[in-house]
Amino acid sequence: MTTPKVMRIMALSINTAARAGSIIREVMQRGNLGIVEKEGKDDLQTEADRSAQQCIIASLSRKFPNITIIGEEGDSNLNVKAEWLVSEENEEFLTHSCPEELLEIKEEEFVIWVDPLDGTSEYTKGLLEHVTVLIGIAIKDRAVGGIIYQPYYKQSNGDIGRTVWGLKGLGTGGFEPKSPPKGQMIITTTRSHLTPLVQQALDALSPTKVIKVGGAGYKVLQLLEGKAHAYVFASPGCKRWDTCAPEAVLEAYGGTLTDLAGIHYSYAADVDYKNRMGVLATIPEISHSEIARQVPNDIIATLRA
Ligand SMILES: Nc1ncnc2c1ncn2[C@@H]1O[C@H](COP(=O)(O)O)[C@@H](OP(=O)(O)O)[C@H]1O
Ligand SMILES: [Mg+2]
Ligand SMILES: [Mg+2]
Ligand SMILES: [Mg+2]
Repeated sequence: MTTPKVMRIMALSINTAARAGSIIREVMQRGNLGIVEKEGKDDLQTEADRSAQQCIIASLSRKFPNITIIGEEGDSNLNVKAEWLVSEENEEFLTHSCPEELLEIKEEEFVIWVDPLDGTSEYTKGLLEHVTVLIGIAIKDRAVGGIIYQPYYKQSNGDIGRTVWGLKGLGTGGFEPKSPPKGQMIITTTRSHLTPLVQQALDALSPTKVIKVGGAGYKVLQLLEGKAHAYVFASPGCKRWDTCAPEAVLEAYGGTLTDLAGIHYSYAADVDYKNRMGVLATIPEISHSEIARQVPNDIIATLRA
């Protein structure tokens, strides 16, 4: 029997995300980040963002030429150095069985959303633990699979870097699931893109504590590992590549990630890539719709305008 496409795409993405992570470490070690501003000082790009994206898109498109792959850093030159091309699929992942409902998906039905370096602002400031590589796998318009690679995670055995993955219908791997303390409401939000509206939404939810960290990937890791109950971002600043992989991993775990009104984003290839209606993510123990109801209507109206 041939291996189902979704399993092969996940397995190649796992190895590719790790390779991209090693490129991110190499660029930092060399010390010349090559920072450019994209749409202003709140929107930076470094040599690591550019090179990691080239590695990911060249590797995935070579093996899966019929898949639409959309990366944060725009069109990439796919003539990359041989050492950046990953062709091996992760064997450990391939030991899992494919969920029944995903057995027959054809290459043309996938859309892959790539954020080669999530948490660029934190990367440039040396807050390296916040940095992740995100590869999100959508089928038609839904986020189904995701890889969150953390290049600076320190393993207990001394190894550096870890891969967290999730696939709907199969589950998650690469981390120790944990629930946050009961009777509290700990919210994680942006560290570098705080606005009055972002603050207003936080205030409306009466958190017992707010954790400000960088990156959509790292914020969802806070939910998976029991550091926070919810991720709340009342801003149109995130894009589909920020949320596709985190949404798939969190939902494979039993949580939920939507816009602030509680509606799932579409990850179809032709969507406007801006997450205009903000981000709301919750752990499985929390009623997502209950939190969405607590978001004031005027905040939703402001985002919608
Ligand atoms: N106002 C804004 N302008 C540009 N990017 C924004 C933004 N608000 C959020 N983002 C992007 O969304 C991701 C999570 O943001 P935050 O850390 O503030 O929660 C980051 O991804 P990148 O680092 O991949 O660009 C960040 O750049
Ligand atoms: Mg960016
Ligand atoms: Mg990002
Ligand atoms: Mg990025």
